[in-house]
Amino acid sequence: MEQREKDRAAQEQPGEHRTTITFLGTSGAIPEVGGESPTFLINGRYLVDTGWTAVANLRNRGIEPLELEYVFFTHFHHDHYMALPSLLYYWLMRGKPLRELKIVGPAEDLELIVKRAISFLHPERYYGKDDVPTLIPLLPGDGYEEAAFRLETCATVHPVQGLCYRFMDRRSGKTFTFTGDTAYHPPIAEHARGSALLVHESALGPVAADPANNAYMHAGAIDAGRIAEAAGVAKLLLVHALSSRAESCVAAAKDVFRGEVEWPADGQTYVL
Ligand SMILES: Nc1ccn([C@@H]2O[C@H](COP(=O)(O)O)[C@@H](O)[C@H]2O)c(=O)n1
Repeated sequence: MEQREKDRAAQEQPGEHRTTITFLGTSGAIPEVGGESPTFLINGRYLVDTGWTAVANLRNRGIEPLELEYVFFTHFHHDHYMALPSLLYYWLMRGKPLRELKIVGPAEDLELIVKRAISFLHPERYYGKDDVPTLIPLLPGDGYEEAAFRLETCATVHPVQGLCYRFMDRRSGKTFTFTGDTAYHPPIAEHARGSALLVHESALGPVAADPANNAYMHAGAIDAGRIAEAAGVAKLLLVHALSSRAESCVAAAKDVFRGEVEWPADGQTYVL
């Protein structure tokens, strides 16, 4: 069954909508061969970061990129947004108005990055200049809501402005939280409290970060486990390193977190 059909099947059980999270990648900043930096799809409609190759990743899994309603950016480091121009290109080539794509992201960089992505596509020559995505810039602490979901954000700790999102699915009543890139930051535990699941980066591997030696401001799996334990979530999903580190990261997080810990496989879908 293609991914889109699986998502629909999960979401269309009689009388109940199920929240789905499908992972497209979990690699580090330079993806391993065949891999992708951390990106995932919520409910088959909301893409979290684009990675390098979102269009191909979605289509390879039978998911139509024209059906995206939102892209939520955690922050604007290249490994998290490089595929934005190709996603916009795909929409333009297929004749879908860009204004129908809503892009949520950190206020500090959102407009600049989207403008540059459009400028890279040379709209003066190929497309109408006025067709641009609908931007929803958020500052840490801001919220956003629409009929299907509610978002609450808090700050991450990284060299650029980043958002940790708490996503509440109004149709299922389920809540989960995802960090993007961040150093160990205890307020994230407060933000995630009561979530069914936490997605947390562990780019530094199966360790706790040394704050005096963490210039790129990332977390280790022990940091992620401590956040999950303090938040009291049921499950922790670790991302953002080579898959060869997955097993040791999961084991390290389990030493400090009593809930379930997994490293998602590319293409894996979690149903809340
Ligand atoms: N020499 C560098 C180092 C980093 N960057 C930017 O950071 C991103 C990777 O950092 P992570 O936080 O994901 O580890 C990379 O994609 C660049 O955006 C850089 O440009 N040059």
